Amino acid sequence: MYVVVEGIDTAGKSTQLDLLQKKYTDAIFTKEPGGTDIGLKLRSMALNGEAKSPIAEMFLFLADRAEHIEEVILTNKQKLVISDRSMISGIAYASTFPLEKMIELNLLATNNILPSHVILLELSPKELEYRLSQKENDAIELRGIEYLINIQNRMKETIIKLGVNHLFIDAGKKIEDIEKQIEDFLNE
Ligand SMILES: Nc1ncnc2c1ncn2[C@@H]1O[C@H](COP(=O)(O)OP(=O)(O)OP(=O)(O)O)[C@@H](O)[C@H]1O
Ligand SMILES: Cc1cn([C@H]2C[C@H](O)[C@@H](COP(=O)(O)O)O2)c(=O)[nH]c1=O
Repeated sequence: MYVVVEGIDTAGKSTQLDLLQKKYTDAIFTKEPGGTDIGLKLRSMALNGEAKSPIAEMFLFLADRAEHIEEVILTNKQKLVISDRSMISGIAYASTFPLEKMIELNLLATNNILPSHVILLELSPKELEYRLSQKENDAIELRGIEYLINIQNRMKETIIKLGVNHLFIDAGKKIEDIEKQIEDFLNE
């Protein structure tokens, strides 16, 4: 099983992944960007805003993804792998590029491998604004509420277009209620 937890910044992915880690002690927990040695370098370049060109930035994430699929997803295909982000983020955050083109490029990077389960934590603009105000924002978060809500809409569109098995969850619910919804989805 290749499970991905998706959502815009502050949606609550890490919170739920910490809970999953306690429950699924034999699973492989990984992330994009930064799930491999090269990926850690690419992550730092991408998140520090080192690339001035949006095309270069998008290719940093694609390089990270290709390496992650090869090193982590394919080598553990018999196991339960749970990832913090995936190609869904890759397609959605590259919002200056057409969706179809991004799907094509991401399928190239992933060797056509799709997640078996996609969990999307969905935030309201009000809750997003509150959560961003509670932390120091990185280069991507500084793009603001409107940008991130647009990315969230693109994530939903991408998930539907790819036809992957998915669960959309209201990220404003109580942590334990979200945890239960995820557990039920994985046990279906
Ligand atoms: N269901 C929830 N209700 C209220 N607050 C929450 C909930 N889930 C997470 N939070 C809080 O929201 C903040 C962001 O959560 P978290 O770090 O888990 O998000 P994230 O999606 O991993 O963020 P990022 O992508 O920016 O790393 C934290 O302060 C966390 O405690
Ligand atoms: C995979 C991926 C991620 N991003 C963005 C989304 C976030 O702002 C950061 C990652 O930070 P996190 O703390 O690990 O959630 O990078 C992106 O723009 N493109 C991508 O492909």
